[in-house]
Amino acid sequence: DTYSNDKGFCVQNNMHVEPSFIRELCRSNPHLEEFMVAADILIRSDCYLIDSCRRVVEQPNADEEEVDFVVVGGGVAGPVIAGRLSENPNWTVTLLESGPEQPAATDIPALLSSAISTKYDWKYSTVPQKNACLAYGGVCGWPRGKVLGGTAVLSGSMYSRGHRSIYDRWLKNGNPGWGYDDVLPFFKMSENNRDYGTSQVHGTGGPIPVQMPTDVLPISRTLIEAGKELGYEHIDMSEADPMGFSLAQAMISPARTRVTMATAYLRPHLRSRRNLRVKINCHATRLLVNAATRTVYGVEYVDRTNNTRRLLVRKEVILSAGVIGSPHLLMVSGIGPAEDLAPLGIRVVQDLRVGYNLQHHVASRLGFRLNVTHDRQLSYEALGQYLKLRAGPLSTTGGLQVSAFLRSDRVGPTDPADVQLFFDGFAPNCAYAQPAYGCTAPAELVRMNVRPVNLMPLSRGTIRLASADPFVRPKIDPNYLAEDADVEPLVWGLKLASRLIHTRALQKLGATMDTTAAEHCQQHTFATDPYWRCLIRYHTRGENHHAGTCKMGPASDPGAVVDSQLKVHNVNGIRVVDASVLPLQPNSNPIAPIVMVAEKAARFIKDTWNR
Ligand SMILES: Cc1cc2nc3c(=O)[nH]c(=O)nc-3n(C[C@H](O)[C@H](O)[C@H](O)COP(=O)(O)OP(=O)(O)OC[C@H]3O[C@@H](n4cnc5c(N)ncnc54)[C@H](O)[C@@H]3O)c2cc1C
Repeated sequence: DTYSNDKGFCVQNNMHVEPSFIRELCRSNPHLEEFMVAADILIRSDCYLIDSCRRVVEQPNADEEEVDFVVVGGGVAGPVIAGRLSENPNWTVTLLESGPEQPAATDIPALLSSAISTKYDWKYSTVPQKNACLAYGGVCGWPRGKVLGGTAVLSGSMYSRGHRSIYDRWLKNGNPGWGYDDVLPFFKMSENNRDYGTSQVHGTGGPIPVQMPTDVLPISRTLIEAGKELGYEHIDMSEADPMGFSLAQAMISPARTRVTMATAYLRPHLRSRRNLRVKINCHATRLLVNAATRTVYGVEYVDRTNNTRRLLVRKEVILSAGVIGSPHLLMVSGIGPAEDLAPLGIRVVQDLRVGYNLQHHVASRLGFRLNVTHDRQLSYEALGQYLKLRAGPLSTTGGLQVSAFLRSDRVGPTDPADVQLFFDGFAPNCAYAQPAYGCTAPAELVRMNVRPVNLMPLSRGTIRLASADPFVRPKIDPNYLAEDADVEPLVWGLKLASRLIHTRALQKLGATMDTTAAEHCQQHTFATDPYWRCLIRYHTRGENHHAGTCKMGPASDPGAVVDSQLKVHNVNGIRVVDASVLPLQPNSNPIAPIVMVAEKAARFIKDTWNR
């Protein structure tokens, strides 16, 4: 009965929660649905996971309201900003998020990417690419979170920061206050590191728990050992020059639940701070701009009831809608490239290169099998183990427990690592990355992937408007592999992956490389450079690390959209704070750098309005 109730079947403390998340996640696996429905009911009975007192409760929206600050986007950056600004009880802060509350099941480590391709995902795709994604007609998918917690809800929760020289380049390119020594304190203040304590690079006083896996899988130890055989040491991924293999630090609590920035920065204060309000299912459609004074004075949005409302600001709007959402909103509001906006009938408020400088880590993969039976099934037993003991298959992120930062033969000995390795497999997960992940028959042998990622691509893409209608998606053109040089670190990475599979450590587990030639590449001899290049261009994978579409830079930089205080050039009342402002993407997973940027932005805003 409860399951058939589409209004949601778990109401605790007057809280109305979303209809079954799990039902969505296993839509493509109908045979699993029965199990997953039961799982959902059990998960919702876990008070720690459902955390009903700290969830957003929807309240009616007025046609027009006025607050001090509006933050658009409840992903990674938005909650940090809203959380920090609302520390001042005299300031009213409202955060608008297009998507719903985060489903409780996504807190479970093994279900980390389960919301991909569900209603919690914007499910973007690229325009056809000339040089990549060729096996899919040139079109690659771009999962992005449409949910409180944003894309981090779909993420691997891995924590890394990148090489110090990337930040020093931000500084050198005209962004005072953004060199490595300047940004390090802001990394530290957000972190509660449980492995290293307070140290030169780590902090323990922040709201984000960061730690290496506590229940290390045997395969993870084997991968670290394999890395050692190839000459790579075990490292702390947050070092200033990360180089080697690591049990990856992740944003996972000691209670073995994943932590998004909504969990870390918003939920603890939702009931206690009367000046903080979070509006979910509210999609910002336009900035309200006084064109004469070039001043943003609010945001127009459409709420769940499909009514258009206005939120006016006394101080500032902070745009944290992500690498697609932020440039999109600026452009439909008249802030962007005049040559694109004018033909669409949009009045140009300020001509800026919004939507350019798009950077995206690009990847490939090599499959292998282990002579080990898959024991990480989604089962009632596994669920019980997790809910009761926070142990078992659901308590870990599987192969994502390990990552590596490496220098290919294309870079010098002191350059930043240009290749990162990820490992898929050993996680029970039925939505994404099939068939590498679980949902296999119990007797099947474990299959894994090594995924090399090019961390320093030279190609740059664009996000451009397709229409003045804010509900029409912009055109996403990552321009993958347009520069031939972007292919070579991946060729190196695939060769290294092949060497890794042949190490003694992995051979002890009977590792065998998948030598079935990929479709479209059969004309090349397997494992030769031409074969790898073909694989990379045909079976391209985006690594979901996007940046740069509202580039930070000085007014003298023709590509800059925001200044070093993250204020939009020549427009008052608005800052952009998210992955889109990164002028050069760090060679790392992006969440930690984005949090750092948001912490710094909160400081700028406080300094401005406390004067
Ligand atoms: C599969 C996958 C795995 C990943 N793994 C990792 C990892 O392990 N570690 C890591 O560091 N990073 C990882 N990432 C990347 C990371 O999640 C993103 O880089 C990060 O979430 C970007 O943060 P953001 O705040 O810029 O944008 P987002 O997190 O995308 O947040 C933007 C928010 O704005 C909302 N929004 C957009 N438009 C509007 C609008 N008009 N009105 C209101 N709200 C709006 C969106 O719904 C969203 O909630 C992964 C990403 C994916 C997809």
